[in-house]
Amino acid sequence: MHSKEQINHEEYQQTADWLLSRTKQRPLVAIICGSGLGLLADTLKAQESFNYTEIPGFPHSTVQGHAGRLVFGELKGRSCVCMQGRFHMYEGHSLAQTLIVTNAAGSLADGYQPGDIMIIKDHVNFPGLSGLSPLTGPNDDKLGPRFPAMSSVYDKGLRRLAHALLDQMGVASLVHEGVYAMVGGPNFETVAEARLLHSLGVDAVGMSTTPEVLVASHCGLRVFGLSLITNKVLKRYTTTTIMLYTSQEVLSRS
Ligand SMILES: O=P(O)(O)O[C@H]1O[C@H](CO)[C@@H](O)[C@H]1O
Ligand SMILES: Nc1nc2[nH]cnc2c(=O)[nH]1
Repeated sequence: MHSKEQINHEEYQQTADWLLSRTKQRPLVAIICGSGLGLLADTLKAQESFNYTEIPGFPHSTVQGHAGRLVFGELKGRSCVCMQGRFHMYEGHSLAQTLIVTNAAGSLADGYQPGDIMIIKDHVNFPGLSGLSPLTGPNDDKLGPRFPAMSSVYDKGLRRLAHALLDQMGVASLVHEGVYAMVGGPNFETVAEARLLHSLGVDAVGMSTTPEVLVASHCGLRVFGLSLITNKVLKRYTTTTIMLYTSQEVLSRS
């Protein structure tokens, strides 16, 4: 597994050169597919794919439901690259102008139901608040500033466009816009943690996304994010019914 704390500019370049020499595709959009959501990549036209294990300097996927492939291809006539498998902090760890990130998440907001979609408006990066940030370490000024602003990370225009498109598709009643929080995982939340997150204004919680978003935002990419609500996080102690959601359930719902 690739778990170096700091990857330098030359190493990024080596990975980029390897990919550039193996595909003629030059995507303007990158999509990170969350748990069980990698099927999107299979729908790309004119596919060219590379296993993470064959790409020099690239981390490897270790989680069930993450195939570990970088898939280039066309989506509705647009050249894209999909990551079929992302990297989580709990695993030990752009060519594009826009980063689209998706995840499976549990809901805290009262009106959300499993199967709903949350357009991410903002995030709480709990690992970052406790000093675990992908931007830690010497800053490479070629990529972005030492102290990047984070007050408008999720592009407003793309959020508006998503609402309009989802409206046109007739699914507006399933769509919310809210705040995603990343926790370290891999355990799901206790009831007390769920209540705390809810009281802090968090609408959905997961164990990913914010590190990629921070890196993308740091280097000036436009960011758009969607959470698929796979379960409600329990906010009440219950003795009558034991309600459990498992990672398997999250995968099958996503
Ligand atoms: O964030 P993604 O990878 O979509 O997956 C979510 O689902 C997994 C838990 O079932 C965790 O990895 C959580 O982060
Ligand atoms: N932390 C966390 N991650 C999830 N990913 C999918 N559902 C959940 C959840 O309820 N909690």
